[in-house]
Amino acid sequence: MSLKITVIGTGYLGATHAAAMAELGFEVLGLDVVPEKIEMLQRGEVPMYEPGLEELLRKHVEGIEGSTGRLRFTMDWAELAAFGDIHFVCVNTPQKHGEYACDMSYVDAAIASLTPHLKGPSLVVGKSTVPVGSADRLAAYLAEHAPAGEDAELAWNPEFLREGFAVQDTLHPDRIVVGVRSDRAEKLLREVYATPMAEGSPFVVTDFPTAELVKTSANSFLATKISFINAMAEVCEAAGGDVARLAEAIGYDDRIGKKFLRAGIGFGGGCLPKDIRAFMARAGELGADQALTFLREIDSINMRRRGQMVEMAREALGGGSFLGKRVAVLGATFKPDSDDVRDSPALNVAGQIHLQGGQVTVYDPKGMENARRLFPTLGYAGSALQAVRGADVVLHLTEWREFRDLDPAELGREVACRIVLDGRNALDPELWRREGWTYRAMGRPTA
Ligand SMILES: NC(=O)C1=CN([C@@H]2O[C@H](COP(=O)(O)OP(=O)(O)OC[C@H]3O[C@@H](n4cnc5c(N)ncnc54)[C@H](O)[C@@H]3O)[C@@H](O)[C@H]2O)C=CC1
Ligand SMILES: O=C(O)[C@H]1O[C@H](OP(=O)(O)OP(=O)(O)OC[C@H]2O[C@@H](n3ccc(=O)[nH]c3=O)[C@H](O)[C@@H]2O)[C@H](O)[C@@H](O)[C@@H]1O
Repeated sequence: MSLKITVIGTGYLGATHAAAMAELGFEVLGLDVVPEKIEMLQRGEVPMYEPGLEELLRKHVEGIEGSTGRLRFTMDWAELAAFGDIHFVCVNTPQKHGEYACDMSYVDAAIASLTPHLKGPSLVVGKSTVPVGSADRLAAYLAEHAPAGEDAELAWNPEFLREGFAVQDTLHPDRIVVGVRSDRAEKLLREVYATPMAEGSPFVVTDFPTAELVKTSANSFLATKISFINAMAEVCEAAGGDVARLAEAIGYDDRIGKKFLRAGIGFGGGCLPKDIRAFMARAGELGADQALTFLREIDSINMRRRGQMVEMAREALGGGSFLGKRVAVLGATFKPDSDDVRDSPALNVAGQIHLQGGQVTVYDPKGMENARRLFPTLGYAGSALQAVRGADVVLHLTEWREFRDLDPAELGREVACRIVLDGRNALDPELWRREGWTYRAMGRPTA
């Protein structure tokens, strides 16, 4: 008989994981503590924007015409525990207020809600990104409190999906990593991931601490690559070099590679920034803080980029104050193809300029609702063309395809000044310059 799977926490990670598990052929029950999310998902609507997810969801959610009916949602913990053989924990692990450390309260609450209902054999699988040592602690909690005793077991299976590619990354992962303590747990997880494994995804079996560390070290490595190229951009600016050509040239070396070397206003989102900080905090608790002091520099190079973008805008406007200046901001999300504005560099830059008296108008293809909620005092427009109307400077801060496809001649007729600052090194400088724009990007010559 096929395994039954539950997914606890149906946000960016959990909603995707639930739909993907149904796609792999399992019966799936998802749970969240936010009733509106559960109601939407049960109607086949995704509470956020993630390409391809709504289609996948509608293909499987029970009650939708033509669906397989393999996926449904609940808020009832007893129903969830009774339904599933395997319970994936996908709740949020944000940065604690005022500290670097990870806030584990959501994971702890989810495990505490689930545990009393675990009356038969079951496997609880953590997918959230957690500080190393959490799995040991949670396994001890389960052993002590689950009515099924040792028949309720824990495993750790970190997730590596990228927003914007979440469906593809979940169904065809680069690798699957599992931290397990028994052959039974390994066997069950091999069964869950049999399809991606058959298609070539490597399956790495390890202990709890290594599984947890693979996740935080992978995100630290990615953050390091981005801050490395942004540091090179700073040097290029000082020396008159071109960071885009530099990245291309070093990237031809296979050992370095071309990916994650796009200089600009740096990394944001709900993961990289908080994960490197939580990693530093945890290393400190373990007495290994010296090992990760470099991450402090990675973080500060990254945060500096936002201020540098603000200064670049000030300079482009002739120096001095932003008062009375109209600034158009193209992009609000932390990356394209997502509606996620958590720790978005684009909104941070927009917010800084607004606080300094600039009249800021933001447009984003999918992030407007979330941006408005977070920064209600910024100005917003319904299109790129509207956003740039009367602008003294245009800031390109999230590299949506829609912005790369803009016609600089058409935009040129709307603005007060043809100045575009490319915070993502993603527009074609020649195209804009041809239409009489002053094009500037971070770490590149002014031409
Ligand atoms: N967003 C991403 O691209 C990725 C996220 N991760 C990790 O996955 C975890 C979740 O991240 P996101 O999905 O982005 O967060 P999210 O905030 O979008 O989703 C978390 C969900 O958990 C629910 N929740 C909170 N407490 C709960 C509880 N006690 N019981 C049941 N549900 C509860 C929330 O209502 C929310 O819907 C984090 O640890 C994150 O670091 C890992 C890889 C990729
Ligand atoms: O743990 C997580 O949640 C996820 O975090 C990142 O995924 P994600 O946050 O979706 O986005 P990325 O594509 O990694 O981009 C992160 C940030 O870095 C920026 N970035 C990326 C690449 C680059 O070359 N330059 C650059 O500034 C992006 O604009 C964005 O703000 C990782 O790539 C995923 O593997 C991981 O699972």
